Amino acid sequence: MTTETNLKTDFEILLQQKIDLKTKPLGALGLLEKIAFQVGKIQQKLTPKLTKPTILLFAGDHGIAQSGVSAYPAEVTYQMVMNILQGGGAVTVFCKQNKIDFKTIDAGVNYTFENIPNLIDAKIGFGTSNFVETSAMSENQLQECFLRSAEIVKEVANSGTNIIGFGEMGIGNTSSASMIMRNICDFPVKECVGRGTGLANDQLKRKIKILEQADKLHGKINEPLKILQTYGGFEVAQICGAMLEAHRHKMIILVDGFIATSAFLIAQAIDPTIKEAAIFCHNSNEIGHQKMLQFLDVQAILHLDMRVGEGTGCALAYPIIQNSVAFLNEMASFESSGVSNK
Ligand SMILES: O=C(O)c1ccc[n+]([C@@H]2O[C@H](COP(=O)([O-])O)[C@@H](O)[C@H]2O)c1
Ligand SMILES: Cc1cc2nc[nH]c2cc1C
Repeated sequence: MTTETNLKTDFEILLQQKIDLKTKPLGALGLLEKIAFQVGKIQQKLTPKLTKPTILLFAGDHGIAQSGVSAYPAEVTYQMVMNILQGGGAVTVFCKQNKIDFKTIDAGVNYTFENIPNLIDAKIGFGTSNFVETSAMSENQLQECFLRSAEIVKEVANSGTNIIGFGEMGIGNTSSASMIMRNICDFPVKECVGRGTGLANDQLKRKIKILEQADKLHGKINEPLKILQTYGGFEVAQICGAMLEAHRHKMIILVDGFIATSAFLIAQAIDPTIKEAAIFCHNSNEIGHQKMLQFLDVQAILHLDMRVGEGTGCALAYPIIQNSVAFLNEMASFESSGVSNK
């Protein structure tokens, strides 16, 4: 949710009136009112509808994982992809609970998946290069990331989805996200780095040192696409391209945790209007996430101390968004109910 106030159009004045005249003290549904307003505004409808909610999970491996920046080994990426495909991941359980369509995409996992019908193949490579030595990917690979994920989102849009969330799986990807944050927000590296999958204090110190080394090698980068190319990963780049494509289809965009928000940081640097379409689903326990949200001047729906990614925040926040739309569409007004409005 954005906290900015802009001049309202005639439609927006009507929409706000509809919210204000529901049978409740003025403003008493809090953030739900902001969500209802945002959804109505995106759809330009006083009676908006959410159709075929979908979460896309993009998976990829990271060269930087070889520098020992994660608490888990890189094989966990492909192992978790297999687990998620079998319905055993946190996000798959939450999607099932909340009746959300779910798809998994191989953006660049370091594994050859064979005969797996449910996995969408958008593989750019077997993991990115290690960004402490070189750029995570080439310019061509970055372009390919955008093309492949845009294609997937186009298909989802054509199938009738108007609300879409993006999750990720990739051992080492909090390092990518931290470096994206460092370059977009211009914070010192150490303020952008956290424990990821659960590093101990000494391991965290080491991770900060390694990322400071990468920062020295590449220097401060101002161009958003160059930041993405330098630090990756393939799944982060595909999410960024997917968000931009979803915005072109006027979808509601659900933003998940630290890594998904780093993809959003690049997307909004490319097209600032995307912020109007974005709902920030939760505030992750990863230390930099709160700062990212503050930088964007947005309010997250849930604060559950989660740090598992996968799009779990999107899946859990979706019912709140459904309820926001439901109150807008179904609650009585003071006039229709005969309740006195002051
Ligand atoms: O979404 C988040 O805020 C989040 C925060 C910390 C970790 N993760 C997940 O953990 C993995 C990355 O952590 P790491 O330590 O390997 O960089 C990756 O698979 C993410 O989905 C996710
Ligand atoms: C087990 C495990 C599950 C995950 N899901 C997303 N990131 C993850 C990282 C690990 C280590």
